[in-house]
Amino acid sequence: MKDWKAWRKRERERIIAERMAIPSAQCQKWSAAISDLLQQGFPNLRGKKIGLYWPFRGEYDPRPPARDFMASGAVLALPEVVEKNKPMHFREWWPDAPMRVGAYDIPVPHETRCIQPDVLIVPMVGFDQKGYRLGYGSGYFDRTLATFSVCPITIGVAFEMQRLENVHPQLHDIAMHYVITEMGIFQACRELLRQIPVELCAKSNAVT
Ligand SMILES: Nc1nc2c(c(=O)[nH]1)N(C=O)[C@@H](CNc1ccc(C(=O)N[C@@H](CCC(=O)O)C(=O)O)cc1)CN2
Ligand SMILES: Nc1ncnc2c1ncn2[C@@H]1O[C@H](COP(=O)(O)OP(=O)(O)OP(=O)(O)O)[C@@H](O)[C@H]1O
Repeated sequence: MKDWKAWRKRERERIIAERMAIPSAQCQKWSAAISDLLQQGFPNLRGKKIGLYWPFRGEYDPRPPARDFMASGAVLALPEVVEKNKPMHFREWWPDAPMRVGAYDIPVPHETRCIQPDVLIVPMVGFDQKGYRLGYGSGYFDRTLATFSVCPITIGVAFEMQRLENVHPQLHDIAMHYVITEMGIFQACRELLRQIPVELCAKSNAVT
């Protein structure tokens, strides 16, 4: 049998290197498309507690649309790795929040309150046709999701170049509800990602 762990490691390294080499004009164009889709397809995010992330290693930057959601009433939070191989905390964040350098040199809010998000904008290294995610290989997101009393809506964000046929998920891996790329919004439906029109997505994620 193939060593899927070694395969995931190789794919992770390949995708991160390729993502970091995307020319900045290209990256800006794709990122603007993802931000538009997030804002148009998920009007209900304006009233939610949203978990996002501080981008690194060439990840899509979710902070610009998140700031707009915040301006319309959303509460934002960033993940904090508190201990190696343990669930993360989400700490409230706003653009001028006090920050410190956290694990892996990623900035995290300094002693702001911990919240449980109702929606997570999830960074991905890769994703597959069923909506499963390849992360940095430490299982932080899966571990954290497993501790939440109510499963948040998960919106994975990535560029099309991060798409894989099959990430060969492990038993603990949790599939994303939605994936957004520069090409559109995809919803996991009966174990398959299907593209849905932005208007339809907005209808099922309308403000109630
Ligand atoms: N921007 C952003 N913030 C995030 C995440 C993320 O994916 N993106 N995380 C999402 O979980 C958490 C950080 N997760 C990370 C997990 C591992 C490594 C890392 O560098 N790992 C080592 C190898 C680890 C191993 O294989 O044991 C490496 O790549 O050298 C970095 C971040 C919290 N914050
Ligand atoms: N819910 C969980 N409980 C216990 N261990 C877990 C859980 N989720 C993941 N792990 C462990 O974490 C390790 C890495 O998992 P995986 O390869 O799925 O990481 P990843 O999703 O790519 O990374 P990350 O979420 O950090 O970005 C595995 O060894 C796995 O056993």
